[in-house]
Amino acid sequence: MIGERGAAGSRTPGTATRGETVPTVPPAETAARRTAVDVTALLERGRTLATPVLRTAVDRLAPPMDTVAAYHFGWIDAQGNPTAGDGGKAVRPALAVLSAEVTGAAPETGVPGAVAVELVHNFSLLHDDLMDGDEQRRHRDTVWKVHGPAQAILVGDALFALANEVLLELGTVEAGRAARRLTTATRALIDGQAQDISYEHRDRVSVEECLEMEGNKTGALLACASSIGAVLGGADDATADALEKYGYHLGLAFQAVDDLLGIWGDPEATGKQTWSDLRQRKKSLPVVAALAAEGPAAARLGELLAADAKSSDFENFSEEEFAARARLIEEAGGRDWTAEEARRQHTIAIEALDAVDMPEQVRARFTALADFVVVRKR
Ligand SMILES: CC(C)=CCC/C(C)=C/CC/C(C)=C/COP(=O)(O)OP(=O)(O)O
Repeated sequence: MIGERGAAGSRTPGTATRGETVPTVPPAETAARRTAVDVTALLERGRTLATPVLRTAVDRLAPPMDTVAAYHFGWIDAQGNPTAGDGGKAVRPALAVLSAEVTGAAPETGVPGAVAVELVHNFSLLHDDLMDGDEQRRHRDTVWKVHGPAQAILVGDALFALANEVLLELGTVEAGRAARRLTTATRALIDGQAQDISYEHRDRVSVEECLEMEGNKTGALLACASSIGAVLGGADDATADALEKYGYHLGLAFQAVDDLLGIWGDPEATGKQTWSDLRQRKKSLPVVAALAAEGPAAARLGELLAADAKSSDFENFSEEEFAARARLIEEAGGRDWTAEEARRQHTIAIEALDAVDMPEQVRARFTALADFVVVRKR
């Protein structure tokens, strides 16, 4: 097991103090470790180092998959014209190249890992959009919408294969270790997706089940991103495991914030539809925390969601009907509880760094990336 699980029962949903919805202030207990870090520059460094290698890898795909993938990454528009589109926040490449620096290696050492993780991440997004029927991603129509479901499946599969190719063609012992960790993380990611989808059809999901699912679906790949550069730089297993623990809890914080944005996020910022997770009947953290609470709002929410599951008219629900469900989730305490959970996971992540000997500037950068994940709005 990578991280600390359980203990959810001791943090009873519905009892959180009312506060920020999406946390906007990094938790005070980690403030002392913070020095000025330009997170935008850190994200840009990961993107700049990874993108040329990513593009070369994507160019290997047979037409039309190369073009479809280029559209997904935001390099061209739906007509094939070059764009400076939104290729995502590039959190994983930033973590991967930073983790190489833990070993004293140059950030470039982490680039094949950054590219491999980003390929797996994007494979999962392509398939996820198709499974969820999502029509918008990164402010553009999704690949299945523009190029059809078959291309979304094929390009997703191809990106997954490319990820392993990019690592294994290095031919080193370290690359073999990195590929093994990435493959294990990918299997956890798929497990998490299967759990997530199965929960959509259940009336009740416990907070513990939701956290386990989110640890698989999001924590495992962020754990891999946070350690893969160090593995390529020759880090021992204990160091890689400690960095994985940081990334796993960072992933849980990331997903908690994602769950908040999936209900209350600004579509202009997230690039997704309003109430996107409610439209999918997702049993995300705010929902399961609200359902686990006591009181009239939780009870009414339970009744409504049970009726929705059987409703033949769900697809035609109005904005107001989704807004009413969001209000009940908030009244039952699901919104505040999830924001608090994001802060709690953020703290565990940063404390995990204590087990690793690394330059203080590198530690400050990991801390700053964790802060960014918690306060992000997209
Ligand atoms: C096998 C399968 C289909 C798995 C799907 C798993 C899945 C979709 C997990 C969600 C992970 C997540 C929070 C993505 C957004 O990342 P981000 O906000 O960093 O995205 P960005 O790259 O657009 O910034």
